[in-house]
Amino acid sequence: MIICRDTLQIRLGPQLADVEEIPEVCRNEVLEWNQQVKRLGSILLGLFSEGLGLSPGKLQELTCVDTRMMSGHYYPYCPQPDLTVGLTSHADPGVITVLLQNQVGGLQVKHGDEWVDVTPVPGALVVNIGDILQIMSNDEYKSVDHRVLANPSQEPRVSIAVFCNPSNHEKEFGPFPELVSSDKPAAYRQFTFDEYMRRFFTKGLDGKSLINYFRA
Ligand SMILES: O=C(O)CCC(=O)C(=O)O
Ligand SMILES: [Fe+2]
Repeated sequence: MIICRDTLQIRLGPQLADVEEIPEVCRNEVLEWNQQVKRLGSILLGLFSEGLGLSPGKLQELTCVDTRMMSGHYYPYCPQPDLTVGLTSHADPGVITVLLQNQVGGLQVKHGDEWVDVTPVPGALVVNIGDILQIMSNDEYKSVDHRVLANPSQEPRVSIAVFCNPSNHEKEFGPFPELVSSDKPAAYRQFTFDEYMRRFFTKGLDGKSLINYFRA
């Protein structure tokens, strides 16, 4: 299947990609956005930690906003949108994703058996919970399957996703012990982030299947 999309990937953290390799046309904007996402990501992780009844610094101490990868997606006009997609169905693997989209639309999330449009709201960001946050939360938070339809409009769709992940790859991740009890046993085993990402890159994008490898 031909996918109607171009993607520019840039590593933002823990070490920024070589600045010379960031296209000059968007270099300053990427550097500024990195600062803003880092700040917002820290605030969000504080809230997500508190929502689990943990100390506000918990997710951040686990380096959860330190590795940041940016994907700048460009979905051009597609003359036969019903024959292809922009981005196939998947759940983001990481902790959280901060997503900025222009006004064109096409992003959908799966709710039960239905695909629901995530209509762009000017000035609003979409924040996805990723699989590893679902695992750490022992299923209190849920990652969501999403996809992007091929773009039928003459105007290109542009979106900027920043994936926030742990930078500590040797540490073991799994459900927080505070969230495990005899009533609610650990739904997942422990694993390192390295093992996790190896699985992600070998399985391809096919919905929420990654998380199943790590079920207890
Ligand atoms: O383009 C979008 O709105 C979604 C992008 C996305 O889901 C991803 O890069 O993981
Ligand atoms: Fe995604």
